[in-house]
Amino acid sequence: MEAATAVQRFHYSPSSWIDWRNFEGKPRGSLRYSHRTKENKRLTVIALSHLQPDKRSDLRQRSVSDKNSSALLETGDLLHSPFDEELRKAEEVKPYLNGRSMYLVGMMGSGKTTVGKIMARALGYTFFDCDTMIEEAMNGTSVAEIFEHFGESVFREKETETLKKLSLMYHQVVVSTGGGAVIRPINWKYMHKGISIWLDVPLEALAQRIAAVGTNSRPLLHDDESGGDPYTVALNGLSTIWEGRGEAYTNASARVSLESITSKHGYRNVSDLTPTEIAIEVCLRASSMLPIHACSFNFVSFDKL
Ligand SMILES: Nc1ncnc2c1ncn2[C@@H]1O[C@H](COP(=O)(O)OP(=O)(O)OP(=O)(O)O)[C@@H](O)[C@H]1O
Ligand SMILES: O=C(O)C1=C[C@@H](O)[C@@H](O)[C@H](O)C1
Repeated sequence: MEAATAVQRFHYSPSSWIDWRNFEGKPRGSLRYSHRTKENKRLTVIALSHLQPDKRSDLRQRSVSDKNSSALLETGDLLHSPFDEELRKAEEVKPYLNGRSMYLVGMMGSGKTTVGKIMARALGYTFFDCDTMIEEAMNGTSVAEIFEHFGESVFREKETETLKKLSLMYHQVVVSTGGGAVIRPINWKYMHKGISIWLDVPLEALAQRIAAVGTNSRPLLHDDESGGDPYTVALNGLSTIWEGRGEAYTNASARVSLESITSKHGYRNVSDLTPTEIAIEVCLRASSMLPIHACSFNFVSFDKL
């Protein structure tokens, strides 16, 4: 039998990880993985965009390897793993969303990008990161450089333009918005074209995440000259930002509190939650807000329910 058409079981140990150098990458969407089996037959696997190589190896490792099991790989098909099984809970809400886009809002570091990619995968939606779109529109200038060379107001203009474009031109998208997208009322006009979900993460957990990767890419946390440790610097900066805009996040159609999910799962700390668990909760929360009758209309106005 042709190996290319055979369904094969691929065993990985909990500690192993597919070597990403074997992937011929596209910037977004699927990746094609080629691998020679012991029998020297070629096995080709399509992996989803969430499994793109990026610097978050800790999360990748956890997502796929934390359940000790085998993965069924089928040529030309999706990668089926225990991770996908878990995601089916999120996938089931898709019919109820009726193609509505999802806008994730939340403080910087709240996981909008990480969780948004997983949601997009589960729903078969396209994922967009607002900050990245702005950088691309500015010929690759980073957010930090835009703030430095052009000022925050130029960045905010671009942010509004980007949200406008996303809301008017696309549906079935998951958008990771910038942490400050909530401060301009006009942005809500665009985000309320879809379902906006606020990822509410305690500031201490945010400070831990941000301290772990540094504040270089986060211009609003740069100015601290106290000489404190990275966690304290991040926490102080986040607290100041929160005072100015905490209220604005409540404009979102729904709030997903990581503290609530933590206790629902019987965990002790917010940091025990996996991004997948959070993504599932966001999808369930979004669909639970939809009145049943609204599901029979395509793209009914979805201003705050
Ligand atoms: N559930 C989680 N548990 C632990 N770390 C996480 C989790 N979600 C995200 N992170 C980590 O937190 C950091 C910020 O995540 P991410 O970039 O997804 O946040 P964001 O909300 O998109 O941030 P920003 O608004 O600054 O773009 C990353 O280093 C990411 O790996
Ligand atoms: O919280 C904020 O205001 C920001 C968050 C980031 O996502 C970027 O949009 C930018 O650094 C501003």
